Amino acid sequence: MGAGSWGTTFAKVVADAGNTVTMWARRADVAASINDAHTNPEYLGDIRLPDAIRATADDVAALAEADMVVLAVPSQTLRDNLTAWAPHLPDNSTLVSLMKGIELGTTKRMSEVICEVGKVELDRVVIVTGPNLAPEIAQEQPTASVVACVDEQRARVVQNATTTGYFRPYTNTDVIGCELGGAVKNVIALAYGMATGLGLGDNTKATLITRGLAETARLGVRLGADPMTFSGLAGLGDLVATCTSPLSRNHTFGVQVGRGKTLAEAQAITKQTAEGVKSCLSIRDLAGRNGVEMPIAEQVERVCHEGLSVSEAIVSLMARQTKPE
Ligand SMILES: NC(=O)C1=CN([C@@H]2O[C@H](COP(=O)(O)OP(=O)(O)OC[C@H]3O[C@@H](n4cnc5c(N)ncnc54)[C@H](O)[C@@H]3O)[C@@H](O)[C@H]2O)C=CC1
Ligand SMILES: O=C(CO)COP(=O)(O)O
Repeated sequence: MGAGSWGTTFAKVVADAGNTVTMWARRADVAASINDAHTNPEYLGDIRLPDAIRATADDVAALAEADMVVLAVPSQTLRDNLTAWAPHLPDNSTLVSLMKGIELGTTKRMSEVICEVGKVELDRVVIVTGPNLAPEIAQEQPTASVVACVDEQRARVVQNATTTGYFRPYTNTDVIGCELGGAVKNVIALAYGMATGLGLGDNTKATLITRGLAETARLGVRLGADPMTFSGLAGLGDLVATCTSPLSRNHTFGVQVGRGKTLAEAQAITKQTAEGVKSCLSIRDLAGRNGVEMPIAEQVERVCHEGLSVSEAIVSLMARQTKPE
């Protein structure tokens, strides 16, 4: 459900793993291109999609008889989209979330929104996360990933349904940690991009990755996550890939802001969804409600939404009280 960059790429993974896939595309012309030319040029250039993928702009038809419903829309649109889809979710289907964000206002993780709006128990929800930049996977470059579910058996089913020669998913039962790792790394990647755009070097960038991971884990542990998750693919793995890659929309957005572009200009250059720009607001709220300090995320929020310059944000971070690591 969603024919953007990752939705389309993940459809290819699932089809290459031997399954039949029906994609829902919001626009009829995108569905037509997938059916007729086996391409989604706006998102994946001339990558050829497997014949086992069909597409439709009819959401009810796409959902009919699905064993696995994969949700791949921008995080902040999940609630509205799923409200329309909920009555049509097949009984006992597995709901797979590809999304990496925290809902504005409610501060809910995507699995929480899915359970609430889809009226399903958490053991039917599987999170896919990890160092998974869609353009590389679409080219079948090898990567590992994580499929997380409180029900390990269901995670294994999704693992089997997504394993290919280029995509290697590991199971995990720490849904909270996996979701937080995916959502917060987008915000840290904005900070890393800003430092890059400003021309700063590797010490600064390594500091952002390391201290960014520390504040992600601090929030996660407070919310009940397993601290080990943050040193795995859903934590460090995704953080490194997203921070350092020019293919990342969050990295790209941050670079533009670091070069002095306005938010609107940075969005125009980035084109697709940079989830961290909105999630920095909800992550700040979530951290505040739980009494957790997240200094880097806080400065990203101030740069993106309160008019602070990147240089001023760095001065604030460096002026913080010194402390043990
Ligand atoms: N692109 C990537 O490399 C990866 C993305 N993700 C996550 O997957 C989720 C989806 O990302 P992408 O597919 O990359 O996003 P995208 O921006 O490329 O595509 C989003 C899709 O959602 C559809 N959509 C449905 N309702 C919408 C609405 N109300 N407003 C805007 N678009 C709407 C769009 O038509 C589009 O097909 C995000 O949470 C992202 O963080 C996770 C891993 C990798
Ligand atoms: O989540 C991603 C890689 O794992 C994709 O990152 P971006 O959304 O920044 O492109």
